[in-house]
Amino acid sequence: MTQIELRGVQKFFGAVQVIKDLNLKIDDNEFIVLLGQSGCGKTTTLRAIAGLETIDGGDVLIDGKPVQHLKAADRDIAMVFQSFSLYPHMSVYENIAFPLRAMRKSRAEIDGEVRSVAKVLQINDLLGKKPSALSGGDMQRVAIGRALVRRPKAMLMDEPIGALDAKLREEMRAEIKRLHIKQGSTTIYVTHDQIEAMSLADRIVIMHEGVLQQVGSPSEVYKHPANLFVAQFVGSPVMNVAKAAVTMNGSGARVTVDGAAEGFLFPAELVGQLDAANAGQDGLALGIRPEGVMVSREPADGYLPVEAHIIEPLGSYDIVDLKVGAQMLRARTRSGFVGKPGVQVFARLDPAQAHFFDTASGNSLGVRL
Ligand SMILES: Nc1ncnc2c1ncn2[C@@H]1O[C@H](COP(=O)(O)OP(=O)(O)OP(=O)(O)O)[C@@H](O)[C@H]1O
Repeated sequence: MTQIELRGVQKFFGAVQVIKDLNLKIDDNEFIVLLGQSGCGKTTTLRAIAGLETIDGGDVLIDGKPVQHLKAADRDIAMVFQSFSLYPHMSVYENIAFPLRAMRKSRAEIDGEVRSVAKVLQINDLLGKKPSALSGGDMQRVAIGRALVRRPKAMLMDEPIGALDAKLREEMRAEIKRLHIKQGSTTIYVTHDQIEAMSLADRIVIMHEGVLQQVGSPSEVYKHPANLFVAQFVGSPVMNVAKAAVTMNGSGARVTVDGAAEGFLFPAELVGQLDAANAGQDGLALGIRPEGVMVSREPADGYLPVEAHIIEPLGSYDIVDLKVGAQMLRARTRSGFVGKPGVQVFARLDPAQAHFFDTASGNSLGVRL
């Protein structure tokens, strides 16, 4: 059982505050991913939990006990870094055995545990080799083995597969997930790759400039982003965001993208919700993912004429840029659906997939159909 909690954690480097009042509770066995751009404070947060970095305010609690005054060695937490950091002169066996020798375990115990970890990671055949004879993926398997072997309270991983090529990264991602399901240990994993975050996490913690933006399951942060930063950080291609005005129009509401002559039809219920959210009816930002922009080749009810610009064929689907007023909205269509750039097609926005944000604060207005 290991729970980790950050309570009002603050960290400065000189005059620069790199962690701002961070509050987070991590449950036993949970796989948490810290996600954000380079420099947002992910690594510093991880190092503060491990005890490799001091904090300037707040508490780090492990199983309810404040540990910020404990040295790293006394926190019983293992860390895996991007650089494999294996001992080059030792065999794989000796690298994995190293933490156990430091714990003064018996020879038989060490042998049993090294072989059991090697089996889980499928590196039994490599035990006699030196790190220089291993591939990048195998080196990282060994580094993970060395971290796991002493059964730490928690595993912290800082971009552990960031240095591997794309194919191997995908393979290792699946392996780390399998390993977590099998071993089940509280894990905190840092990455700037949102696909890695989505595929691994029980919950994703999105950070920006030292400030926590949202914590939620991959599907929550994808479907209900708390603000414009999260909306545009999670999902590929990114969510379309356009300045828009919402007006009542006879039977329904119209959402008019900045510069467009006509608005998209939306249910009236939405306008009521926007009022309730205390938002002005113009100057809002509309957010819609490419899969929420529906395209028709023929005129149809609720569809507005738009011009297709760039078409990106991505194999199983295309991403098509559609000019709507002063904005470009990207739509996801069937492969080859829009013949060529410059043609006129018709577009509709799926109201159930639309998001509205306050332009000034960037916060979601939380209206939903
Ligand atoms: N030892 C240090 N001294 C001074 N500034 C530091 C130190 N370590 C980190 N920083 C700064 O603190 C900020 C947060 O860094 P941190 O490494 O935590 O970010 P990150 O999100 O992990 O980014 P990356 O993915 O690039 O590692 C950055 O602006 C970084 O330059």
